[in-house]
Amino acid sequence: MLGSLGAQDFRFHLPPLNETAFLLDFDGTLVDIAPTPESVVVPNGLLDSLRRLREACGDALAVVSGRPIDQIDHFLGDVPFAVAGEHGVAIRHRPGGPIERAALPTLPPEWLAQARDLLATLPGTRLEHKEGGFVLHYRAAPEAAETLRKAADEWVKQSKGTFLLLPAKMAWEIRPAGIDKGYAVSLLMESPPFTGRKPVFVGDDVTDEDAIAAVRRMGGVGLRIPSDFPTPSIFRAWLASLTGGSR
Ligand SMILES: O=P(O)(O)OC[C@H]1O[C@H](O[C@H]2O[C@H](CO)[C@@H](O)[C@H](O)[C@H]2O)[C@H](O)[C@@H](O)[C@@H]1O
Repeated sequence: MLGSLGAQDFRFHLPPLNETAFLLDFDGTLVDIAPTPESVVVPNGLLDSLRRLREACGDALAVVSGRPIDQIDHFLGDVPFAVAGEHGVAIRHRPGGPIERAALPTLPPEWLAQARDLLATLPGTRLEHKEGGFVLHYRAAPEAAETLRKAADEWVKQSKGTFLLLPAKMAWEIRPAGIDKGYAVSLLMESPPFTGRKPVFVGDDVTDEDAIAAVRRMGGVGLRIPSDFPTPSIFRAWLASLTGGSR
């Protein structure tokens, strides 16, 4: 619920919905952060409000996530028109369409082996292997953060700029350089139904800043939780209010 805040408090000078493209982050934005990646809950009403939004904006609704596309499909089904996964490593421009994959540098297999060995000594940490890199999660073991950061920093330094280390929420992510959410948003905006519309991106994390910068360069609106919306719940209520719905 918006609580004491009304939808009018969050107008952000958006153009009419039929001239707007919405590009939305998933974790910490559309859904609340949860203890583990698989335990996130899609709140009641979210899918309906996204469906209404997609209809109102002529299908120009994309989810741009750090997760692989199949995970977004698992949580949101066919509700978004387009999905960018792994920060743009994989992009599906339309429902049922092919997944376009960026050319990736080879992830040194010894990094993964060393990461597995290290995490085995740090109870509560976990490894998430992605197509282009991997994530070291420490939400259940915050005391391991610095040990993991140092190890990841060493691996990334060896790659001489081919891979980057990014701080995520209670996690460190190793990703190929040059592929980020800004790249994903720019590619999505090149195809119908996104082209020619004003992009609105909303995210909550350091990795969303590339997308926020990209949409602003395109004359669009980049918004962030918590500076623009205090919580994902308030963001969802605002989203629902755009099409006159309530949660
Ligand atoms: O780009 P996003 O859609 O925001 O995805 C970012 C990362 O989200 C997931 O990890 C984060 O959310 C988990 C569930 O709330 C949480 O348990 C974890 O601590 C967070 O780091 C996902 O696992 C990553 O692959 C995404 O990159």
